[in-house]
Amino acid sequence: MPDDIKVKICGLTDPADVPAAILAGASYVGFVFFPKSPRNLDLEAAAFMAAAVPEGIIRVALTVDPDDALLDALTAHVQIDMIQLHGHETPARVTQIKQRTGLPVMKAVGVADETDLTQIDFYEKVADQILVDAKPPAGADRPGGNAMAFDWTLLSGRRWSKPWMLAGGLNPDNVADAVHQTGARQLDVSSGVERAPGEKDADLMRAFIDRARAASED
Ligand SMILES: O=C(O)c1ccccc1N[C@@H]1O[C@H](COP(=O)(O)O)[C@@H](O)[C@H]1O
Repeated sequence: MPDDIKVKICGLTDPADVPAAILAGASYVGFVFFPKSPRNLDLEAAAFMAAAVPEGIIRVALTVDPDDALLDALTAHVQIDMIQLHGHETPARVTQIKQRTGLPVMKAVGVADETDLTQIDFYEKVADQILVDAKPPAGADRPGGNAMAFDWTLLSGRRWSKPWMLAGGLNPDNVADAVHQTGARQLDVSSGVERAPGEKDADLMRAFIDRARAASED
């Protein structure tokens, strides 16, 4: 279905996660390149897993303020279709990264209150997609993947010129509310479909996507 809700399952760490995510109905799969994350992958593991992803499913490389060496290594060794930027990349750096890699870029924007949404106005001019995530708590080890949601009512009535995904603390129990409150047509989940940090759970992935689809049809 062309306007079916799309789900990104992020932070796959085990080769068995790939078929499990696909069978569950994922449209995107994410591989994390951030050493402080329990989902971090080396290039070899990521290349192996990315090669097993069927055509039509978008393989996303999640990076945080990547330098050119990492970008070059990623594009040389791993079959990826999109770069996710989850750090403090400026709009100018987003443009450079698009040009250097030749890949579409999804820029994450952290939201805690209404003022944070103004960032999206800058990034929607340069990024291909926007990822609207919870702003990490001060002192957090990582800028995302913290199982933390934000106030979804901040998004009500908001429209942007680029496709966007909702992220942050989503799980099978709250995904229906998230879809109803925000109208999101794309969702990104990591912690909420894990049995332990960095360990995806096939039943949780399936429950998440089934409930997201059901909610989008209400
Ligand atoms: O998942 C990680 O470890 C991670 C590390 C660094 C930056 C982002 C990360 N994850 C992304 O964060 C959001 C929300 O995740 P969660 O569902 O709340 O766990 C999502 O976009 C992940 O891709």
